[in-house]
Amino acid sequence: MSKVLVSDPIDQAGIDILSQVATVDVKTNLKPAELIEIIGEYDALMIRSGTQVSKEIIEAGTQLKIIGRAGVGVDNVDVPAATRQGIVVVNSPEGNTIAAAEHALAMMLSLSRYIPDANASVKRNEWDRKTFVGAEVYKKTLGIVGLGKIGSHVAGVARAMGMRLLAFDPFISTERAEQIGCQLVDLDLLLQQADYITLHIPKTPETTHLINAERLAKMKPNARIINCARGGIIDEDALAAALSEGKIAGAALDVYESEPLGESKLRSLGKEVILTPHLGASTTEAQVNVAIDVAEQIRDVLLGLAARSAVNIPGLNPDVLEELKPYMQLAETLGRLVGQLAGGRVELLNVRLQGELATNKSQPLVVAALKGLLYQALRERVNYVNATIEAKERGIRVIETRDASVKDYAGSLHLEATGSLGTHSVTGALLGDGEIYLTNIDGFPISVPPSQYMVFTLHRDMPGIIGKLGSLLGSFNVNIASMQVGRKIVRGDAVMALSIDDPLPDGILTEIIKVPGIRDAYTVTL
Ligand SMILES: NC(=O)C1=CN([C@@H]2O[C@H](COP(=O)(O)OP(=O)(O)OC[C@H]3O[C@@H](n4cnc5c(N)ncnc54)[C@H](O)[C@@H]3O)[C@@H](O)[C@H]2O)C=CC1
Ligand SMILES: O=C(O)C(=O)COP(=O)(O)O
Repeated sequence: MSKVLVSDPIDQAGIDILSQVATVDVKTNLKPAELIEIIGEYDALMIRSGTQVSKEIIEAGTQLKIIGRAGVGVDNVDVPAATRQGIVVVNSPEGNTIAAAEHALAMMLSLSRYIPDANASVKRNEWDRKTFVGAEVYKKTLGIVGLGKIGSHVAGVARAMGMRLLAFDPFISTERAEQIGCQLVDLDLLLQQADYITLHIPKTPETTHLINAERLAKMKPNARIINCARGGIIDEDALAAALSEGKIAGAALDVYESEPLGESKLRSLGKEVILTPHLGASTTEAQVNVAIDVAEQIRDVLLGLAARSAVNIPGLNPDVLEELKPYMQLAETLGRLVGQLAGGRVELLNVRLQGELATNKSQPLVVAALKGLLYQALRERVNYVNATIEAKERGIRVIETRDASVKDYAGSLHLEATGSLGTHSVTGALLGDGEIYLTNIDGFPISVPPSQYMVFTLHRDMPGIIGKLGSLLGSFNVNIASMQVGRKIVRGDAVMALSIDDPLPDGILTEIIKVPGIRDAYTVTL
């Protein structure tokens, strides 16, 4: 049975799903060294934002197939390291959208009316109505940085409260922004005009310290900023300085450069600052959603199925895969075959998607072909997650072309590999019953189903060759299961495809090449 480690608190609904297929250990608050020590036993790791999944932890996770983040942000996972190791990383892109958006809105209203400090004062037995005179959000301008799922929900609610909406998001269209009721502007204009600014962007190298001293200086003195996205998007020292110098009117933070928040100047500031301990996703509803969403994906991957929301294999979602499933095996088989025919180091792989495969949705077939090509070198270590990166690191260039006009079969796939030993090509298709057929080898038409052990020869089409090869193999006790010759012209060059029952014993290939008329021979294991 598989083993799953849950290293942050997740809802029981997730544990119940995981328990259907795995032994589940819940061990929270592990130190990095403790996690490194035990991670090698586990097939899957389920986390929230509390666990930093570093390269060292990933490298120690030799059995890991999947890391599931029960939430949105995967900035606490070294995704490139996981990808290189063939580990799929999944998240729950929508499970906590509403929770995070509502937290940001709650922060905005709390900042405007000083609710946290007013509440604390009453609890201290005070009755101070002068200190807590606030501001209305109605008719004020809200600047939303990042108009994705959370930002859009914030926009909808803020619009209903009568706010004017500006948004900065270089990756969405003006039309989309307008649909949500936002005017798309550049960041400078947003900073200059907004009364409230709320951040809803991922933490990336580009967004780290996006809000720095210089940008804080562009904000209005009565402006308030809210960060329920990620710590480090705002430079905390610069923010503390801007607040104490009165350059801006307030800030509400849910997330911090380092969590839990340690020594910080922000703690000593007054009612204009609200700090919550990363509570954006902490609602009962969101925790059930994300736990179920991610646990289901871990379960599926452990059962050998595809994940819905893999962040490191875009395009390989189950719906697309279901449609392509029969062709994925074809692509992988052809990749294995052409890789072995090319031998040596492959430098270029041309993948031509033909007939009905000539659509944009067929991109996973290229990944499957690469997986097949790299099998020779990497064996079980190569999978759909790391095939592309492994190919890139080996300097294999991939050219993908599409030709819808090829109509020999409903869909067919042509691979051509060029390496240090020359260029070879194979074409394959699925027949009506879904069986894989090789339809062309190095330009010669054939029609054979691939088998586990095969021999291919390039020879002169002349009488006697087949007999000689048959008796040579017979003399080494090699049993031929099927044989087919493909040629373009009579008595010209031809290829022969033989299926044999067992692997070709060592040394026989050189004997085959000595048969008069045979120019080259290859043995492959598929
Ligand atoms: N405080 C909490 O507990 C929670 C925090 N989050 C954080 O919120 C972030 C946003 O979540 P979603 O809205 O679900 O993600 P999303 O992917 O739907 O939206 C992110 C938006 O940011 C935009 N963006 C990316 N880089 C940008 C840049 N440099 N400048 C401006 N816009 C940029 C993207 O185009 C996209 O529209 C997450 O990455 C996560 O870090 C999410 C859930 C809970
Ligand atoms: O989903 C996210 O990105 C969050 O920040 C939520 O974090 P959490 O799962 O509550 O530790």
